[in-house]
Amino acid sequence: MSTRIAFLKGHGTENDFVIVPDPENALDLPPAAVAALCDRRAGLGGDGLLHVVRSAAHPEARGMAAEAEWFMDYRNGDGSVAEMCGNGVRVFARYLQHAGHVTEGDLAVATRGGVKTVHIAKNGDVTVGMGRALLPAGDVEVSVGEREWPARNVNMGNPHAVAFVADLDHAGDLYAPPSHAPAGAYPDGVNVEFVVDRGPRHVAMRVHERGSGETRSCGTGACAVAVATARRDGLDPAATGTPATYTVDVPGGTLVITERPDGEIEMTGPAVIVAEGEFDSAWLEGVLA
Ligand SMILES: N[C@@H](CCC[C@H](N)C(=O)O)C(=O)O
Repeated sequence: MSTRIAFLKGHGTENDFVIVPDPENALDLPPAAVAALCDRRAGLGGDGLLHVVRSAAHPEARGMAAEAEWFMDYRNGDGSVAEMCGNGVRVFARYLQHAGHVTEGDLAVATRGGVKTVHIAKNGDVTVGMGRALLPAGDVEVSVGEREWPARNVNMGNPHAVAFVADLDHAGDLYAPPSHAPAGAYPDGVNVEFVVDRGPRHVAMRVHERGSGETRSCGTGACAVAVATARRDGLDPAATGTPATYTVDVPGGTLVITERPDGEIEMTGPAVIVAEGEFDSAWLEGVLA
């Protein structure tokens, strides 16, 4: 028997998500189902999917239930699992507010990258405490076609390679993932950011996301870019005791990132619920058959 399954559509700087509320974790969402839902022609369409589950109801989040009532079970558009999604967690918080589960102010959200603190401001922007960046040692390089660039390896819970380029167009059409070297640098794949300067503490980026392709924004990517740019500029808040704030333009908008002297990184930007509706479980079963 077919049932109606609720979904919403939301975005943060045009990094867009299918949102599936499922508080008791009753839905089966294998990778193929996620990919079908995120398909832009035959499905609902999104860079990724936010499965909204109570932490106590999800085996990966039970240990965080005392700290955070809700778990962001994030999936990339191809159905793969990622540790963290910075825009996703801001849109996730906006959904919780929209659904009446929380009001503006602070809330904790469980993710595979740990518990994140999110602040829903009165002016509408959503800020997330992203934790600290790790900067693994060792040179990495990314390439697209004939062009190659040295890149900074930054881990924001998920892996990134940040390359400073002369022109964002040099990254090409980004239909295929950029190559990277050495081959073993990212055993689980990598998100690749291309960065140009726009002004003092102001950069612009494009991104090719692991599991989603080129997207119009990536929150963890923007944080990786802010940290890589700060180090390139000779700024290390932990050493100087002074926070470093960068404005990061992405194709879908602007994010503001601050790295504090304790290493904690905060990211602020818009998070929007666009629509809500229902799909028929029979459609999904048909796609998966
Ligand atoms: N768009 C996200 C990142 C999503 C996960 C990424 N594709 C990965 O596989 O690590 C963001 O806003 O951070």
